[in-house]
Amino acid sequence: MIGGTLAHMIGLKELGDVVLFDIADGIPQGKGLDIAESAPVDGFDAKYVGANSYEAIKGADVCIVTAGVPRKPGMSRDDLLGINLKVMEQVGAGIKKYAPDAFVICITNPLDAMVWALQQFSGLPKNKVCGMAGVLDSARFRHFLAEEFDVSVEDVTGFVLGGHGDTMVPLTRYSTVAGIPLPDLVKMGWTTKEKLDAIVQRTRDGGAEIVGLLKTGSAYYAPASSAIAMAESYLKDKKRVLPCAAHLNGQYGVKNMYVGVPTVIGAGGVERIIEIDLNKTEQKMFDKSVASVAGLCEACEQHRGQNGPRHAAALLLAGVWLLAAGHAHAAESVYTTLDLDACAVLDQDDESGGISLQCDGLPGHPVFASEGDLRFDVDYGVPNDRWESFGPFNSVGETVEWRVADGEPHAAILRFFIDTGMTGGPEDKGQALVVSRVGTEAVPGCVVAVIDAKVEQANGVARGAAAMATRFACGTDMPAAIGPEDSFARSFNSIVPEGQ
Ligand SMILES: NC(=O)C1=CN([C@@H]2O[C@H](COP(=O)(O)OP(=O)(O)OC[C@H]3O[C@@H](n4cnc5c(N)ncnc54)[C@H](O)[C@@H]3O)[C@@H](O)[C@H]2O)C=CC1
Ligand SMILES: CC(=O)C(=O)O
Repeated sequence: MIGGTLAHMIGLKELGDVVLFDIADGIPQGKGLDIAESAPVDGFDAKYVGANSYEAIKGADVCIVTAGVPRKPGMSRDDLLGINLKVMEQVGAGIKKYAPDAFVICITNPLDAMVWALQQFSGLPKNKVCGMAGVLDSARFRHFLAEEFDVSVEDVTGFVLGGHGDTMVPLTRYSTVAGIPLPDLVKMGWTTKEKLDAIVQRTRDGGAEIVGLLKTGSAYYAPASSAIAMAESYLKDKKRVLPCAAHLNGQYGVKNMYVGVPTVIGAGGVERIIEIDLNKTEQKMFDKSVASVAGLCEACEQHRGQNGPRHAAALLLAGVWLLAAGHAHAAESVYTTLDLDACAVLDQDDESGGISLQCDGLPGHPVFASEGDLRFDVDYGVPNDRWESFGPFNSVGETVEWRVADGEPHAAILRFFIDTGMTGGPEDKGQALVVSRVGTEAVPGCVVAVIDAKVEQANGVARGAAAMATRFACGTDMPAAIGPEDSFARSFNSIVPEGQ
């Protein structure tokens, strides 16, 4: 869908000749011929070639990658990631062989992970490979704002950071109408904070809204216009300031990942990454989004591990990590069993039934589990003074996943089972992955994030959050709750009980 729209727009804008490549025989040829036949009417000159062989893209200046599969009924997003990862492998190899000097714009979803994989597979310079999402997400934000204010879209700017997904970060402070920031417009009575919040959420859900309406596919006009703006800035060396999924190498505290940030696109590709100041709330939203992208990259690693040789997985993920406490380490998982019956009892209150246990974990890093009022609080390494658990009754799983870098565990992930309803039946059980920073005597740990197990790629998202653990200031930062608005993940409490 989107590939045909892109090819048509390139002609209308006379940006160059077009090769449409697809594995499906006849589709690129048919689309190309159809568009070429529109040229006399619209008055543009461009050559169109439809091809099923990568050789046809030889010497291309720009490659816009839309190859892949959109989600179909019965297919999970995980399936989509696995399938499209293989597609990126083929496309990356084709570009590497025939168009190694091209500027590559990836559109295929899940975007932030696919652009990263495409760069890995193609081996092209990181500033010559980027992903289209921010221009689209900002355009949606601008459209909704222009409607709210009843002004021209031309006078509205929108600023959206982060991954292309539910956790994207539309920044109201940096979005304006003719230079007037949105918070000022609230003060001026143009809108209300509640309405702005609703627009921010609608922007986050923008892709899903279109899928819900179309039912048979995803958006293509606005995504195509967005990718064309990026291609045009490159081809004409316009040096436009455009948000895109760009390779970060320390900027925004993120290393070796593709995340949506403002960039300058010119003849050199992504020539600059613009770093803006984020306040605490914005930084937290951005960190959460980065964790979600890291989770998707982790999921890619799992797929590569399952479907390809192990050393390929290592190569693929070799560079994905976050800058944690000034050190960049690739982490791996080590699993231990949590057997509550085998733990040593540290304290027991017969009246309330409360109990504190010390259980086996990794050498030198025990697990501390406390149960009170049918709710669990689990600490790692050393016990901390916080009570951290869900509002409803809950229990814990039997496997602790430790995230370990350079032999030292920095985070642990444990599945919780939560009573979400009143019947007490299995339908009332919710599951969440609770990610904790492993404590030391010097720096006690705490819960960093709570991920509703229903969240797409929940295990990967948890590992992404774990990668952030050492940047999490226990006692100051509050754990991120990742899940739907009505998720029990939001009932998680992290408090210091009175008297401590
Ligand atoms: N980043 C963004 O904002 C957006 C991303 N997308 C994503 O773009 C992708 C394409 O979307 P649509 O065009 O609507 O899907 P589509 O199904 O209409 O087109 C995808 C095309 O890819 C081809 N294809 C599949 N495997 C291939 C391979 N190995 N090599 C070459 N071609 C291959 C298919 O034959 C098909 O023609 C999807 O992953 C979608 O989620 C779409 C819109 C916006
Ligand atoms: C498909 C997609 O990613 C979007 O419309 O945002």
